[in-house]
Amino acid sequence: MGVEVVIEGLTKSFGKQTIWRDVTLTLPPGEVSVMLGPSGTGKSVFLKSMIGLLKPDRGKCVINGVDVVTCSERKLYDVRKLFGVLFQDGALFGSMNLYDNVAFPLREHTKKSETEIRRIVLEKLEMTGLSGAEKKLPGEISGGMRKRAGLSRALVLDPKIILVDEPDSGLDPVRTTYISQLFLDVNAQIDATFLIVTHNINLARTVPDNLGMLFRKELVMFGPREVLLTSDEPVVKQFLNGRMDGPIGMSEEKDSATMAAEKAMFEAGHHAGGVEDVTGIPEQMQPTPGVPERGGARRRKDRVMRILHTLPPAAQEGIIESLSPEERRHYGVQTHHGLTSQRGQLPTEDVAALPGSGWREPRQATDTDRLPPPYPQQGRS
Ligand SMILES: Nc1ncnc2c1ncn2[C@@H]1O[C@H](COP(=O)(O)OP(=O)(O)OP(=O)(O)O)[C@@H](O)[C@H]1O
Repeated sequence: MGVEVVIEGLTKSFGKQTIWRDVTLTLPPGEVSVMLGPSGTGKSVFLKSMIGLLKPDRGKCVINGVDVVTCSERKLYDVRKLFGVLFQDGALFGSMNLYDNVAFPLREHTKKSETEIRRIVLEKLEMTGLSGAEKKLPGEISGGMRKRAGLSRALVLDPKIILVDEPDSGLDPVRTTYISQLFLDVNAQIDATFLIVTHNINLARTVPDNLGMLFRKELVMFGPREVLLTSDEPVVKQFLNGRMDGPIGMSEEKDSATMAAEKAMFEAGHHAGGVEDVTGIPEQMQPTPGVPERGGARRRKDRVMRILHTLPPAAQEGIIESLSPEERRHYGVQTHHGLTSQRGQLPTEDVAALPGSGWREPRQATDTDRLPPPYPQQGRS
């Protein structure tokens, strides 16, 4: 199973420039989380801080009992082995073919034989739909294939936490959905904790279990996806809808005078961008049929039902509506139409009375589990 990441009061500046302050959140083990935020709000800095490539000024980032902010270099080296990182362009070595690129961490960090390395590399290339492309150079393949090769490489050391920086950069919307599907399939197979940083609203709305947003040097919110997707925060609504109308400006947040001037302009009829009102909670993407059930999604359901009464009413309603009739019986809740108009939490009788157990553990992935390749094996994407 993936590991939990507990972040408390994390603060990072470069000289006098504060990037973000007092960021507190927990990435639950094996769940998929997405961090949104306008450009320049420090999402990449956040990822780099988690793996100790950048040193936060204060706060904690605790992984398996080790605080990466204050631990020794030796401990940091050990903790880093838990991570697989997928950078924007795959960060492949241009002069090495895909096979050698993917084999690289195994040759650098393990004493495995070339036979064993071959088995692992071919397995990871197959997982990401790249079987047959071993001899290609990064310059000979498309951006989508490079990302998948980067993901193969991130997987070879059996990571427990996978960090992904803007997986959609340079990809068309369809290929972005394919790579999103791949993340969910990989998550189902290895149960690693995922944190994906992106601007892509489709991905943010349909892929993760948890959603967060950085803005104004702070974490605006982080929690079950239903909370952000039903939020009335102006910055969240503006971001989800991709409009000019709101607190996010051209290169930074707007001051109140600019806000007022622009508001008047939009009220006078100027198009604020965006073609439709993006609202509500779309259904979450699932692993490809034939891929094991996601352990993280099942645990998340139990976890969210435990904290249901602490969530805003619209999020509670969305969560309950997403449950199957069997799950509603299991958690002892009923649909409760009209909840959005209520203030405060659900009536206590509607909140889960959680039985201690009863859910079957999802089957663990085995060597015999084979992903139906979501990609043409050698096609360009
Ligand atoms: N090593 C560094 N030294 C000084 N400033 C830095 C450094 N790395 C990042 N920054 C600054 O930190 C801020 C946040 O950068 P970051 O790349 O994390 O933003 P981001 O949210 O990932 O943006 P984008 O969505 O455009 O990729 C920027 O102002 C950037 O210039």
